[in-house]
Amino acid sequence: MQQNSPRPGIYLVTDPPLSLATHAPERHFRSEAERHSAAIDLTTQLVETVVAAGVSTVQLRWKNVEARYFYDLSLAVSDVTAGTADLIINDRVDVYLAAREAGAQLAGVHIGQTDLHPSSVRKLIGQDAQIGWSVSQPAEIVEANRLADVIDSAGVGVLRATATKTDAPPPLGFDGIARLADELKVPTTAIGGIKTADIAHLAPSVHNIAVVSALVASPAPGQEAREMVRLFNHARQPGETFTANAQGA
Ligand SMILES: Cc1ncc(COP(=O)(O)OP(=O)(O)O)c(N)n1
Ligand SMILES: Cc1ncsc1CCOP(=O)(O)O
Ligand SMILES: [Mg+2]
Repeated sequence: MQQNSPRPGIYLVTDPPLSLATHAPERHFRSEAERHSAAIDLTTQLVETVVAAGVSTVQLRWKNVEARYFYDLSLAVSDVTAGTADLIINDRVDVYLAAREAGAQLAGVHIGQTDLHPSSVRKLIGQDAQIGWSVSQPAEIVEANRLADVIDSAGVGVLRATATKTDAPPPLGFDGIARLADELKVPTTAIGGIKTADIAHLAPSVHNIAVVSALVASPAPGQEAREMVRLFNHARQPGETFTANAQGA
């Protein structure tokens, strides 16, 4: 198995347009550059807040944006996660490589079934970076287990349908996620439609739990994140605590 262990705990996946829609719905922008710059600032503030509350992994996900803005976001967020939480880049291996070259502290990438294949990505990013791979059905579990020497974790979902990703695979429910996690040889990240009230139920069966809207669209993301981390830790073995840069196990 790959040796780049993902941190257990609560995992934020960003959505800069949703941050803007939530926190600056009325704001007028004179240009796309100005809109993107505001989205980067809001996302960086959100990451700082939730990492201070104990979120241990952050994935930068910004669909359909020009590479330059994604790169700028990576450098800005790296400044607030460095040495504290793992920072992962979604989809864009080119952005990962460029930001890493520029000094960003990045833990790795997350790729899906239609992104570059994990074996190609491993050759590009080297042995010391994490690769997370999305899986949602039995044939993909078989392939993920065959690639257990290449990938470091599997993103398994969705728990329930979500407006954040309308092209997501059919919902698996709690039992479906637990069954796939059990069959996987690599640590599982649960994702898709997950709310704070689901954390206690999911935590015993997976390695970490990823959320987008539950934190990005929350009016009080710090409090929400703190509660998620508390529920996650409570549901795990006594003595284990999983927060940013304070793994108890
Ligand atoms: C942790 C985690 N799991 C799954 C996904 C979904 O990835 P993918 O299937 O490539 O879809 P997009 O996120 O690219 O729309 C994820 N991002 N993170
Ligand atoms: C990126 C991603 N991959 C599968 S579902 C999803 C979005 C999850 O968003 P939310 O936590 O708001 O349901
Ligand atoms: Mg993808």
